[in-house]
This record gives sequence, structure tokens and C-alpha cells, in this order.
Amino acid sequence: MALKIDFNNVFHPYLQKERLGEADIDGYKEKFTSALISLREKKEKGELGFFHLPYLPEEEIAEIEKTAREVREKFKYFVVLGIGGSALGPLAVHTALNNLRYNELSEELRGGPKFYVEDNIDPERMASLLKVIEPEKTVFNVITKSGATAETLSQLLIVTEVLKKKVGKRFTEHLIFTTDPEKGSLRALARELGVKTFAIPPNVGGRFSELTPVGLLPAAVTGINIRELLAGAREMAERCERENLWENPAGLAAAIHVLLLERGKNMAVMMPYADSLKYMADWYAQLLGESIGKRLNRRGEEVFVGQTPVKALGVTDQHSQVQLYTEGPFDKLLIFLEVERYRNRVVIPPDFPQYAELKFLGGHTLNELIIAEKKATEFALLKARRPNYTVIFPEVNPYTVGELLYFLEAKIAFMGEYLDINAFDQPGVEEGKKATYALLGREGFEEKRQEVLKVKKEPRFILE
Ligand SMILES: O=P(O)(O)OC[C@H]1O[C@H](O)[C@H](O)[C@@H](O)[C@@H]1O
Repeated sequence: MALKIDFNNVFHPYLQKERLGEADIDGYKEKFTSALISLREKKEKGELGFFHLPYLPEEEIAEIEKTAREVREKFKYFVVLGIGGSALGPLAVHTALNNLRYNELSEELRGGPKFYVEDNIDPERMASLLKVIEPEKTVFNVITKSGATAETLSQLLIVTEVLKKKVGKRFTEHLIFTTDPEKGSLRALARELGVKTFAIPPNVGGRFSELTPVGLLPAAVTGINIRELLAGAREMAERCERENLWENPAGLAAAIHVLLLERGKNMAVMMPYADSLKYMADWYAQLLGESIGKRLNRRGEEVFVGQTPVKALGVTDQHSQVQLYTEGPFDKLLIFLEVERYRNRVVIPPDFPQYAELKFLGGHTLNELIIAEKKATEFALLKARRPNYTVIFPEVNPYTVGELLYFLEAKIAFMGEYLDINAFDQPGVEEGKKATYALLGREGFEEKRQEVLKVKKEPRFILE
């Protein structure tokens, strides 16, 4: 059931001067080997906890499954309150495995709660969520690694008030906190209130945390086989330990990304040819953007490096983005997610043979059409000299989703090594956070408030 990764269209002669040569990769072998050694050393020192996640201890898996059973028996709704790495993984995995576009629920889910991921603090969306669920039949899984994220804590305050009105002192039974094992307001609050909690290992970054309880609890609650998710990740972990660059999916993909980045491909488009994989592109956007978009390298030199993630969907964005991809600037690498066997088969019935545009479609299936369109788009891009590679899913299931998650995380780790940057922090988000606290009048941020308010908007440039 292993994922295949087709890198052919990065080396293909059709690419002409845009192509990479085998010599380019051979020339990367030394860098790859030192990156592999460096990553192994970091793992042994207890850093980069995500590398260990596929080997989660049995008692931790059992605890997650036990809580999931209790939630499925007692509650009708399960709502994740979180943002960024604390929400995108649960959303992406749920969409891939349970919740196809029209809320079609998979067999396993039918008996389980309705699932929502609330990863924004849009007042309209929050208000409508509280209308569609029945709070007294809901568990809110509050997920925040830092335990300090303003958006998530605001959501907690809102749902706590609603729950207190509905169920009084028993409101704590409707909360599960997933957060740091020791630090942060949420951990302290959990101790004070006696709320059920799960821990996010301190050495696992938020955008790398899908295979911790951040993703595994929501997945188990919605009926996903988390042991299969972890098994797929384990298979990919073993493949990404290979010491031959040409056989190491993460090492090779990372080398391709960095070599092409150095040749001006400063954008990476992820284009899944499956609605179920749509939000994998959102999860990957944070993983690539936040890990690789950095001002400084590890020597403290200003490099302003990064590869801009673009989220697309096949076939839909053939009708909105592909014009840019085939004829626009030579600044993109495309990553397709392809599915060999979809979980449904839809026939296109033949009719109206007098019209050629209808006649040729009849008798085919949508399955044949979407795969033909992916191969056609791939061909058109290749002919237009646009490098692209494809991750091929034999089918979308927990095992292959686990493989994909691990492959992309490990690829980012290799990219960080190749680029000599810290792929695991996000210093660039702090300024915005401080300005938010200042504008909301948080104590200790008066000076920042003055600084922000001093940035006056010139009326000449504001069109009324
Ligand atoms: O999980 P939390 O601590 O609430 O963080 C949620 C998100 O916000 C932070 O600002 C970071 O940019 C992200 O890397 C993180 O995933």
C-alpha cells in the first residue's frame, strides 16, 4: 500500500534548461549524507520529536482510543478549538478520511459525533457554530501547544460561558485540553478545573504535531484507525532513513526543492487531484511556509529564504490557475497528489450522441476523467517546461495518509538542513502577536500600543 513518488518530470528532457540532471542529484549526495547524520544526532539528543511519533507507545495509543470511545458514546458533537498546527492537521486528516465535500460520512463515522474544526475567530462563523451544535451534547477539544494563543483562549472563554449556562458545574466534562505537559495557561487551568488533558511533547513543533494527540484524538473520535495512520508513518520513516539519496523520498524531494529554489522556483504549488486531499494543501502550506520562510540562517546571516506555498485543487484549478502555471513566470515547482483508486465510482452515462462534446464523454467514468485530466495537465506543464512531481496514492486511507504526513515533515527537515536554517521555529509571528495584545490594551504592552498607533495612515491614500 506504499505511496509512490514520481519525480520523472523534474529530470525530463522536455524541461530543456529548466530540468535537473542526475549529476545535480549526484552532486548533492555529500550534503544529503551530512544532513542525514545531523538529523540522526538531533534525534538522539531528543530534539525533533516528530521523528519518533510513528513509534508512539502502546499505552498512549490505548489512552487516546479509550477517550475516543467515551466521547463517541456520550456526545453528539466534537469541536476542535485551535489554530495553525493545532487545527490544520485534524482538518486535513478528517477531510481525507471521513468528511468528503458534501459531508458524506464514512461508515465508521456514522455512529460517531459530528466533527467541526473552528480555526478562526470570525464572529459570524463562531456565532453560527454555536447555533448548529447543541453545547450540552458537545465536547470542545481545546488544542494549543503554547497554551497562550489568544484566538484559542478567546474561543475557550466563549464556550465555557455557554456550557456553564447549559450544564452548570459539569461544564468541565465537556472540555478536553491538548497542550504542553507542564507549561502554559491551559495546563494550569486544567489542573485547577480538573479537565481531561493530553500532552503535546515539548520537542514536537505545532506544525509537526498531527501524529500526537493533536491529530490522533480527533481522528480516533471520528472513527479513523489511528494505528493505521501510525503504521503508514512508520513505513515512510523507514524509507526516509535510507542512506542512498536516490532511494530516500524525503532527502531526494528536499534536494529537488532546494536545487530548484536556487534556480528561481520560489513557489511550490500543491495540487491534490482529490477533494478529500484538499486540506492537505492547507496543512502543507503552514509546514513549508513557516518552516522555510526565514530571515536568518543558522550562522545568523540574513538570507530571507523561503518557498511560497500555493494551495490548488485538481481538476478545479485547471480552470483558474493553470494558465498562470503554463505561461507565467518560471518561478514554480508543482507537486501533484494523485489517487489511483477512488472510494467511489461514478459512471458518465452516454446520451445525446448527436453532440460531439457530449458523445465522447458517455460511457466513461468520472474516475477515468479526473485521472486523464491530471495526466493531461502534467503533460501540458511538462511541455511548457514547468518542473513537477507526483505523490501517488494507491488509495486514500489511514495508512497512505500517515505516509504522506511523515514524508512531507521529513522533507521539510531535510530542506532545513540543506538550507542551513532552523526549520522548527517561527520568530516572524511574534511582532504581530505583540501588536494584537497592545491594541487590545493588554497590560505591559502600552509602549507597543503607542508604536502601533503612531503608524498613521495618510488620508491621501485612503479612498472613501
Ligand atoms: O498550538 P498553539 O501554541 O496555539 O499555536 C498555534 C499556531 O500559532 C503560532 O503563532 C505559530 O505560528 C504556529 O506555528 C502555531 O501552530
